[in-house]
Amino acid sequence: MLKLDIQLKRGRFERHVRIDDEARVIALTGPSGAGKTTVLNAIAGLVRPRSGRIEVDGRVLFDSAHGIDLPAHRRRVGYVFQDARLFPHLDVRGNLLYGRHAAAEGAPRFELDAVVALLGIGALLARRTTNLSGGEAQRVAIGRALLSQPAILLFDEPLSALDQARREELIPYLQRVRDEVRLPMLYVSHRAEEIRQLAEATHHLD
Ligand SMILES: Nc1ncnc2c1ncn2[C@@H]1O[C@H](COP(=O)(O)OP(=O)(O)OP(=O)(O)O)[C@@H](O)[C@H]1O
Repeated sequence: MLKLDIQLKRGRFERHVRIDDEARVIALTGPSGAGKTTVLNAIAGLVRPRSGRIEVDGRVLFDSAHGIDLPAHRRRVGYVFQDARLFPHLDVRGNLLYGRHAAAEGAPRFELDAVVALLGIGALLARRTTNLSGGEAQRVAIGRALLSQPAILLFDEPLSALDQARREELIPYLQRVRDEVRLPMLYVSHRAEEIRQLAEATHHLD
């Protein structure tokens, strides 16, 4: 589902990364500074590899040899960060609907009502985002990512800013997203337990 073979460079950091895996949910692990976030950013179109190719489910996002470099907004990438990065001037509904794209063809695959039900956030819709718990905010961030009609979901340590109890609360929602939306997912984490609960394959950057 995910095929990438890229040469990355950020300042003095330089490395080659190759992932070619048919698993739908891949954990990306490795020590601090190994380049995990840079790989996600390269898939999202926020960092340009020096060379190489990135393909998601047969769709080419980047291919330096053929001059292909889709802009970020055309890559159909849903990105969930360590902190939820919700917009403070919008309520939860406004955050969810922000960046909702019409699907490439036909009706959007992910609809507000279904996403709200999947993530259990119906009671939060009219709330300001500033007083949500960390776990609630992350569920809204995942919902916002899904409503952008992505073809892949990228998670950059989405549980690491939460305490143990909140982490355990969020895991079942991530499992539901994994099992019900069935998108390719690349999940950065360094917690073995979390990876065991969520991923089908692990790719280690050392
Ligand atoms: N904008 C930048 N300019 C220069 N160097 C950068 C830039 N962004 C990242 N780097 C360097 O690239 C390397 C990889 O960073 P990256 O954030 O991808 O690592 P990571 O594996 O995600 O680390 P962590 O687990 O700490 O988040 C690091 O050495 C970092 O200092």
